Amino acid sequence: MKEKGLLIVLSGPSGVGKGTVRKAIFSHEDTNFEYSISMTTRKPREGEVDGVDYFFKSRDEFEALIKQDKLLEYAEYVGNYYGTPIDYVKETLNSGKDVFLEIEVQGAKQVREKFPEGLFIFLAPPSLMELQSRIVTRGTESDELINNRMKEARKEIEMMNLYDYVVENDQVEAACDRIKAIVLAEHCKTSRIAPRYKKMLEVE
Ligand SMILES: Nc1nc2c(ncn2[C@@H]2O[C@H](COP(=O)(O)OP(=O)(O)O)[C@@H](O)[C@H]2O)c(=O)[nH]1
Ligand SMILES: Nc1ncnc2c1ncn2[C@@H]1O[C@H](COP(=O)(O)OP(=O)(O)O)[C@@H](O)[C@H]1O
Repeated sequence: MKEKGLLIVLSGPSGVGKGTVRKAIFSHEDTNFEYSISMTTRKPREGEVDGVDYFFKSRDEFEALIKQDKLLEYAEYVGNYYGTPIDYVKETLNSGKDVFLEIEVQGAKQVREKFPEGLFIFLAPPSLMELQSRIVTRGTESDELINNRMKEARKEIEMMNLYDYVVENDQVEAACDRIKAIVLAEHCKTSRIAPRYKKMLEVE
């Protein structure tokens, strides 16, 4: 039977740099994870593309997906729904590829219940002041939304002990390297040959 891929979950408070770190990791040539694109009822931000950044859905559409059990997990976060399509995750893992989810804490808890063998990594800010400054600098949120996100962030940071590893996002590339090292170690721990080395063996 084909060996299943590893489910990698990256969470952390809004503004810590999850999206930035995720995009940096996926820009590396030696990255072999598949990114699971989430569904959301949030409106697209400028430059965001449907089917690339998210699958943008209406509330009715999203609630229908919940009823049809099409989501591995979902959560309501600052007034919008966010969720992970279950079929894509299962099919990709079954095909032997690693799947990478970038989701918030409530969703990660649900994934932990369904996939206890997953690898759960929490991305932490160097400080709360730095976190707020990153959200403000990004310039995508109103003052009210920033305050809501900072309140949420405190609660989320308290939940970091539910994760297998905490990675501090001080420098983007350093955070990427730590995450990749953790994934490689997990492959060894679970007696898998990491995709990067499988490829090497196929080629040489
Ligand atoms: N539970 C869950 N959270 C998600 C999912 N997709 C994204 N999120 C999280 O929802 C939160 C808000 O995302 P977004 O509105 O894109 O803002 P930003 O990531 O803070 O810039 C972030 O913590 C995301 O990681 C998902 O499928 N499920
Ligand atoms: N290591 C870092 N140092 C400084 N700024 C960062 C770092 N990582 C991300 N940022 C900046 O912080 C802001 C929030 O990052 P983003 O990836 O949107 O966070 P999240 O997806 O966690 O909400 C962006 O303006 C981004 O450029």
